Amino acid sequence: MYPPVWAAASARHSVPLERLRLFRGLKGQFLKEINCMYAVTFEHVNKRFPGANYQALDDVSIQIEEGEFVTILGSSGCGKTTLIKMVNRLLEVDSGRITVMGQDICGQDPVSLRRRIGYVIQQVGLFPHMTVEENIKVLPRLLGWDKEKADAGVDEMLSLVALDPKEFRGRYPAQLSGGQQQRVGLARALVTNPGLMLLDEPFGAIDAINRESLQNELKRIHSGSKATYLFVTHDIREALKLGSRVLIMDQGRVIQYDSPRHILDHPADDFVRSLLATLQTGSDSLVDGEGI
Ligand SMILES: Nc1ncnc2c1ncn2[C@@H]1O[C@H](COP(=O)(O)OP(=O)(O)OP(=O)(O)O)[C@@H](O)[C@H]1O
Repeated sequence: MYPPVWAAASARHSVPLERLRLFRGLKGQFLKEINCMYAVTFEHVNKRFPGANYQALDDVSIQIEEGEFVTILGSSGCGKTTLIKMVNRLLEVDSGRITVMGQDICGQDPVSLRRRIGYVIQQVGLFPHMTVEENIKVLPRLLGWDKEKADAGVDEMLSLVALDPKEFRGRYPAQLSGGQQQRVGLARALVTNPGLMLLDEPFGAIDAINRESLQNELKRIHSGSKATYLFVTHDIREALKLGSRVLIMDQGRVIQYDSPRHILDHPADDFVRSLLATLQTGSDSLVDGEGI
């Protein structure tokens, strides 16, 4: 039995309390729906390039939750680049639908869509006649940032990618190593703090030592943000090490989309098993955050 004063209070508030519970239930449901919002979805997406007798993408349907680091893995020509170039509309779907943050991208202006999505490629694509600072400021300028904010952004991003701003701000791309150029490419893509980053084999041309340190930097940067990353790679060790989820493709189709641990423990088919067979040893340490 409640003490009399509590019982009286409970009786007095019985109707409002019920309403409160109902409101809390609805609020919980609402929050759950917001939390489950997908950063990117593909719904039955198809793509065949003109003249080709095969599908570059064949009925691709996946849902990518906000904050995931998705690594996209598969043999050469399986459609990895095509898949991510469709997200920022560098390529258009033949049929199907892609949404970014809940919005169908086909109704959106491609230029403003691209300005909201970070894009990093293997060739880096820094402007050779611009300094590091000017390269990083390209998008902030287009977005109309004032000088103070853009200067602060340059310094913050260079520090984030482990380059000393004082030393590197004024250098030209030709005065940087391949690894340093890739770091500047990352800084340039990250400066506007995009909620979605597309990275197409960004470390493909970098030697093993620099590659490992860049992987570690990127993992750290991602874990300090709420952004969603889609990262294309040929390298299964890189895919398992970086991905919170790994998307495995073959001949334009999605074969498996799962956590690295689940892929290691439950490969979907012989193709995935054959990819895993290329790993020598130590695959467990990859997915437990112990590095390669
Ligand atoms: N612009 C294009 N015109 C015609 N065919 C294309 C074009 N772009 C890609 N393809 C073809 O579509 C298929 C998928 O290409 P995609 O670049 O997406 O593969 P990928 O998995 O990224 O390959 P890689 O790992 O070698 O970069 C390939 O067979 C490729 O030859």
